[in-house]
Amino acid sequence: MSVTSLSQAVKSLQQRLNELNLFDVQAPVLQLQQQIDALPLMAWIASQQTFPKIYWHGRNTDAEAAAVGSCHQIFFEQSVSDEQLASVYQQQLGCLAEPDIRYYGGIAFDRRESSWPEFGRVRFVLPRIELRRQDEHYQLLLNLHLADKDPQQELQLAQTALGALVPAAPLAPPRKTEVLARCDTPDQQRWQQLVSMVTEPEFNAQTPKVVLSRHTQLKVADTPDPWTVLASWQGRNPNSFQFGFQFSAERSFISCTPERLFQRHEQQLKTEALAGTTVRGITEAQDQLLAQQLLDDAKNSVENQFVRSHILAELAKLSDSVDGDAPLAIFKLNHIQHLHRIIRAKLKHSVNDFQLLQAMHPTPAVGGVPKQNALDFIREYEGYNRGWYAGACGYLSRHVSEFAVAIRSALLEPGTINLFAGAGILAGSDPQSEWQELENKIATIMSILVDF
Ligand SMILES: C=C(O[C@H]1C=CC=C(C(=O)O)[C@@H]1O)C(=O)O
Ligand SMILES: [Mg+2]
Repeated sequence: MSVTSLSQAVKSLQQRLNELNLFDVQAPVLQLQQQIDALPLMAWIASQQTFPKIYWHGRNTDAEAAAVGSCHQIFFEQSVSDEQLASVYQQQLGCLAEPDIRYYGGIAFDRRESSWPEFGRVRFVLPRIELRRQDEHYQLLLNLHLADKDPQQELQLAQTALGALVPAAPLAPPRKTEVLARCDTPDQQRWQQLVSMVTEPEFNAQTPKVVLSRHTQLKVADTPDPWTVLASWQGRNPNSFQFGFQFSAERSFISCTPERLFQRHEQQLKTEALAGTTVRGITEAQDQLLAQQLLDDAKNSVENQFVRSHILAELAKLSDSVDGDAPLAIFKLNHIQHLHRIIRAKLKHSVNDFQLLQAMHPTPAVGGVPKQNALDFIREYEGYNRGWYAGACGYLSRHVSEFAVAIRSALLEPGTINLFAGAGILAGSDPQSEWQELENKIATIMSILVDF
């Protein structure tokens, strides 16, 4: 297929739509593709005026995607049972005949609690238009969802969406934001109490780990453009996942998270235990020393081990084989470093992505041990709704799916920036150092947003 500019590719897709005889199309979802010249995807998504706008960049891959509009959605604003989700998922899987058709979206941290407006408890989008890059190859994709729809109307909507695309304007350079007020929930005093409750021996004997988190609300004079912020964040932590979801002009959720929930290629699964944290050193020698201290530290090793054991136990039920014996390693970020251990599995043939999400999420890197006890504690005492923070965000397709744990994330709203950070609390946790760990976890985004 020949490579053309985006505007020529749009014209050629419009032409193909005009010539399409929908009576010949049997598939419930039709995807048209066109190779295109290189263009900056983040700048392109920032320029678009159609919602939803979605950006996804996997960790350590030279692949990214930017999507606008939607032709079908799986959206549960209010409560949704696992059975409902499983049945909707099966139904949609039937529609995804072509291996490249992807639904992008996320699941809130706790599907039993109310979530943010527009995001809901579960929201997945089959985009109308997608740009994808794999290394230096770029593609424009157009989806038509024909199941249960008037095909002519769907065709018209696709034409309109193509016509509404806007050329990419360069991203504005990042500006510092003036913070008018900051409010932490829980505040430091309440945090001390919560940490004491979790580390209290009787409670701890039943619930050895709870990942407590904090919502930091910054009141700002001007809300920055989410895509400009995400581009800067990407520059600071290129070895993380980077993604953004914007369902309307008002509200956007962006994340630059190091943590993989899972990546599935057919039946091959890659996941990991990422938990246990220290800061980066100023000098190379100091940085190495801190890394070694983290590897040797009993509390941080146990913190990571809880995550590993949970993942191994869950995967054992869904897999033909599981390999969790990779050595404990260090994962370095801009301001902090983590303990990290890769886990691989070969899934049983009958296992689907929804079952994986149900089994794996939330891992004890964001929830705790046992899962239900930790979730009960968080619901009762944390004092705010996590929404999509610490949820699972990514994409689903027939052959490949990938999900990240939505930590190191921010929800941008008019006049407000919401930041989130959590820390694994277990026997031996010191409230003051865990509070400092929260500060360290938001240090990168703070240094982008404000004079720091
Ligand atoms: C819950 C978060 O981090 C988790 C992931 C890595 C290390 C963690 C820790 O050391 O406490 C947390 O489990 C967060 O950043 O909001
Ligand atoms: Mg920790």
